[in-house]
Amino acid sequence: MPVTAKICGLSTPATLDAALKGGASHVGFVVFPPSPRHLTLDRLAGLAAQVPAHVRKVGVFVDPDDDLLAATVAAGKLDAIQLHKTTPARVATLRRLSARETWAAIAVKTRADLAAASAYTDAADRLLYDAKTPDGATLPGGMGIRFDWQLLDGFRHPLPWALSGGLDPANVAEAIARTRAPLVDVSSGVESAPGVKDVDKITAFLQRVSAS
Ligand SMILES: O=C(O)c1ccccc1N[C@@H]1O[C@H](COP(=O)(O)O)[C@@H](O)[C@H]1O
Repeated sequence: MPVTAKICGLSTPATLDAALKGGASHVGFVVFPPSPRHLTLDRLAGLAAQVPAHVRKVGVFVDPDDDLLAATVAAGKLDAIQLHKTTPARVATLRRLSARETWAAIAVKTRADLAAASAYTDAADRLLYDAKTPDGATLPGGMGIRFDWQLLDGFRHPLPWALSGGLDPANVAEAIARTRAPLVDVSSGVESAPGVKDVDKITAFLQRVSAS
């Protein structure tokens, strides 16, 4: 199976276009006001209208309430929701309410952190292994932090999964070779500054993925 890629935190038509032209399977839109990638629902709707049906639109949330989730799914005509810092019970509820493919982020720093994955087996459709950000950090993701990929060695994934956290054009081929990730997800690694996506980096990242 070819490896697929999600370009996350897109916020302009030009960088979204680069992701689409480069062959991204998924594009991610962040709805979390502390993030430099946060989108209003109006901007989300405008960008989402640019995405062809074969590319999956993923909304990225941090433990959203029911109303925010519903309004965002509707505005962006989202195909999937990605939930950070959200308990398994709440993930199950949001999956039912949204009726969308649901990703649960697992924050990883040590092998013990992977134990959290099994609790999402009946709650989510996919696990996203992401690097744990420092205590007190504003964001639970999107900080370009990577975890030790060796931690995934021999791990029995209870669900389909994806790899994120500190990926970039220079390391993604190694990440795929090391972990056999079926799907990779990047945000900061294709930016020139926090929240500012770079067309050339997006293109380079997707080229490396398709060559893997
Ligand atoms: O990107 C953000 O601002 C963000 C905010 C809140 C939750 C998650 C966020 N991003 C996700 O973090 C991972 C890894 O990002 P990076 O490549 O290390 O910068 C990715 O899945 C983003 O979707």
